[in-house]
Amino acid sequence: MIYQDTFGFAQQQDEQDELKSFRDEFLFPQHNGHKVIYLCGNSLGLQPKSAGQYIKIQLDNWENFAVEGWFMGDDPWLSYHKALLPTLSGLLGANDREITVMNSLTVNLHLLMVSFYKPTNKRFKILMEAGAFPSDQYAVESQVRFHGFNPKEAIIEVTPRAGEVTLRTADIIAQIEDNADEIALVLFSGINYYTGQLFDMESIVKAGHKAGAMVGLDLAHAAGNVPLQLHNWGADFASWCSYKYMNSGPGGISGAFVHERHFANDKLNRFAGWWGYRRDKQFLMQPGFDPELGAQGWNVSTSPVVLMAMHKASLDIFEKAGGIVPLRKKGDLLTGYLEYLINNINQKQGEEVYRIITPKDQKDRGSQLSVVCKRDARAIFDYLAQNGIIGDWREPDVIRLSPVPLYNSFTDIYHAAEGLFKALGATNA
Ligand SMILES: Cc1ncc(COP(=O)(O)O)c(C=O)c1O
Ligand SMILES: Nc1c(O)cccc1C(=O)C[C@H](N)C(=O)O
Repeated sequence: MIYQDTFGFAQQQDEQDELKSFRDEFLFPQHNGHKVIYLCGNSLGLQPKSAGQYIKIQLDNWENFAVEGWFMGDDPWLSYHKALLPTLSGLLGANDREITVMNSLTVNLHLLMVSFYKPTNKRFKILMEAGAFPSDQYAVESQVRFHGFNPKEAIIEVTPRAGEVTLRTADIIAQIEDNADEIALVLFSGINYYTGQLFDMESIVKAGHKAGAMVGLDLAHAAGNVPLQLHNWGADFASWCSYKYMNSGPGGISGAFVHERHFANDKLNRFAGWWGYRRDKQFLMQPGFDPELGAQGWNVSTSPVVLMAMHKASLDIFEKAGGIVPLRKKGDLLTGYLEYLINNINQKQGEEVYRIITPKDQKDRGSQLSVVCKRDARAIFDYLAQNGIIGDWREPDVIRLSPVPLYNSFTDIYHAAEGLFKALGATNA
């Protein structure tokens, strides 16, 4: 698309946008009587208007059926999760059996590492990206220690080249190959939370497997944001959260993927609970864990129905919107427009006051742009917030802005860029 730096252009794009009606399906915080410019779906997606109704139905079932709600009503709680799987598996590129909904992301990473990180004295290392989200770092360190290894020796972090911020696929692969005999697990994010870089997951999985390692993916910033093909790429496992691009509420239910090639492997460790038991025999209460076939065999505890209801409210919107492909198309246009307007500001200023560290190439990013503010970064962020433009702040000087195709418009992006421009004058940056 050829972008233009005028409000009229943004309005015209909104009029032509085939997905424009979905904006009305979400609730926006207000600022001076108007919707805020919300560019923070990379942290917490907006609430679907329907979420309250979806929850209310389950509260009514609880009121009317009480314990029998597990078996009665239009959507008995025992099988409620099944209604989520078709849309989720489409977003993740998996078959329904490879997907389950459970717990929160970090908990799931631990449960999956119990199964897929099986270090030996020779092959005990975990390779991950440097600067992964801290929770992933803590999880990996504690897993390594749990097995009696020293994180300093067992964790290999792939770092950007000197003077670069993002990683080159060739460097990731080279580091996997260089340590091929010692790596037990490659654990990479799909999109790095800080830079917004979308990794070449297919190549990473291939290289990890060639080295004889398991490969797991943290899709916190990728799920519901970019198209994924977990099954075809052959990832061993993955997890994600539903509260970012999947708009399923703060602390919303997470999910896990296990590739079907592992279903028949009864040698995998797993931390079991009755919610992972064979569904047809769960209530026979027999001794001896007999897992449900597929990813659901990794469930441990009773599924939180209210969280699943919030998840369903949002997934139904994805379904109506036609899934991830049209959404990514609009997401790319919005993100490209924001990039264009920020570059225009820099041009007008005669210097790069806002440095975008997210890759320029669409294939290497999703909806997030991470912007380093060269001067008065915190004051600029505060100015934006005071003027109803919501991104988020990451130390020491990064503002993350995420145009989400389901609810953001081109005029949102125009106003955000206008805010970035005015902030320079207001803060004397
Ligand atoms: C990449 C990544 N991993 C882990 C987490 C933590 O997830 P949770 O608090 O749901 O375990 C987040 C976000 O908070 C994240 O972005
Ligand atoms: N999960 C979060 C939370 O419980 C509180 C505040 C923020 C979050 C986030 O999701 C942060 C997010 N993962 C990030 O990329 O920074």
